[in-house]
Amino acid sequence: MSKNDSKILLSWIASNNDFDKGEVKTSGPTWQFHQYFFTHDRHIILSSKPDEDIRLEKLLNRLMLDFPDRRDKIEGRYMNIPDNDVINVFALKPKVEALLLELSATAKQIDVFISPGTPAMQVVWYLCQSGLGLPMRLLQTREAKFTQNNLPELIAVEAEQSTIPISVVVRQQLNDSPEQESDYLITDALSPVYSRAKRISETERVTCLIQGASGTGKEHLARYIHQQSNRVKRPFIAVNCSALGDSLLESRLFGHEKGAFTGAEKATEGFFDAAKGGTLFLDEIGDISPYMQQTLLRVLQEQEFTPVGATKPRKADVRIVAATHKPLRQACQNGQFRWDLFYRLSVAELYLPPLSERGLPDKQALIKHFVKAKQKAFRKPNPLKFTTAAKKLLDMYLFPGNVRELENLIESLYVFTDGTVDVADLPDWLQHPDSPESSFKWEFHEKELIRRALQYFNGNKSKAKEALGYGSINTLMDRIKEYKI
Ligand SMILES: Nc1ncnc2c1ncn2[C@@H]1O[C@H](COP(=O)(O)OP(=O)(O)OP(=O)(O)O)[C@@H](O)[C@H]1O
Repeated sequence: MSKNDSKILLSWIASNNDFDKGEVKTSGPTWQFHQYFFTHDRHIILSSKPDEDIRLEKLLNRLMLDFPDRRDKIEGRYMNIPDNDVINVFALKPKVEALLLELSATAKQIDVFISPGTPAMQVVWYLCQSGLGLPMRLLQTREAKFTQNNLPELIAVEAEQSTIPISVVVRQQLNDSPEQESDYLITDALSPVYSRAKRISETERVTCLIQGASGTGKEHLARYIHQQSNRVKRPFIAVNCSALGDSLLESRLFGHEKGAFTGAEKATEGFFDAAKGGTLFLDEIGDISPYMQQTLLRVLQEQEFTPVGATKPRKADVRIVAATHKPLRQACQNGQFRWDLFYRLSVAELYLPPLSERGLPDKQALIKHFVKAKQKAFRKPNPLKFTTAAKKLLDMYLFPGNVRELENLIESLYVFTDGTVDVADLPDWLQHPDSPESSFKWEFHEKELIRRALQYFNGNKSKAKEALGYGSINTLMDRIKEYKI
């Protein structure tokens, strides 16, 4: 059987229902699925833990013991989702999407057994099925006691099928719900960036490259450009290039003809067509392969693209806004990214600084903004309040995950507090400056300084060593290794 023919089964471990007093239950959903319905080439059982989930290991062992012919087919996958997030659709979705996209590169069919897992996990399966446009089936089982023949039954759940991609990996701004001006908080530190963006938006079709660390608001800024431009009535489509392999990315961007490859049962339009007249946001552009770099360069030069399997090119009418968290110039210098594509993309360049460089008033303004925005979103009668001690910790914290981390924090405080936030309500790493992840620790700052010095000197270690004041290059090398920079 070729890799492309594989039929994959995915499911979360049912931490309670698959076990009884810590031992695997043969009446649990996962064991039962194997007993009655498993016809797959591979079963990936997901655990939300970062690693060493003893329950997952026990379940895998038991399944391999009871169904020995499936030993090579059953595997576990650790998804590393913080405990608070297993009930958070927004936190779960990107991780599940990335997994599905990874698997879709080789799988012909992805079946998801949706019964095990939290309600949020089930919602995410639905959203992914309707949003990603992958060959996915959602399966549920009906227990034997509820069926006519006293045997468990398999039911395929039909979630609403939509041709409009709505996922985080591929998002479309619907024209009837345009973003509000108030969604964009333009703080003092961001003001120069946003005024440049406004000028770019007023210039028809100029290509733009946004650089900045993860969570600094690159996509947000791209939407702003779209929103301010005269393309606003047309779609904004965002594609995460790093989540897709070459062939999938190519067929998603340019579309494909019927029969262009195995499984291409009908002609499908790509994002260049779907975003016609609008804006295409290519996120993580620094991660695309040399082949895709060359293909994209041709499209930008000729303003035309050819769907996979087609002979005639089509006119491209999109504004491209690309983004990356990688220093792209350095990637060009190292030969990993083409200079010619870099210059085509960076006709206008924008840089979003990390939160730690934006100053305290900016951070405070963002906190205020999200407190208000999330109060509205969660329909809370009152805005969050912070005790003086909690406020002080927030002021000191550097938010290495940038605006996204700050926004997620405010969201979770609305969910997990009753409206007043004290020190004890803040995450551990904020409360305990000694925890390994804490930005209060010297190591955190040292790592950040090394990272910036290397970036500034384009990776030149001896210049970075001088600037950082290390006695020898070996000290710098040791730190780089220790901090996994
Ligand atoms: N100026 C801003 N005003 C309001 N919200 C913002 C602003 N900047 C960023 N955000 C919010 O912060 C979150 C992260 O922003 P965004 O997804 O644009 O970051 P990013 O740099 O594209 O991240 P990544 O590189 O990880 O994809 C989003 O929810 C976004 O709405």
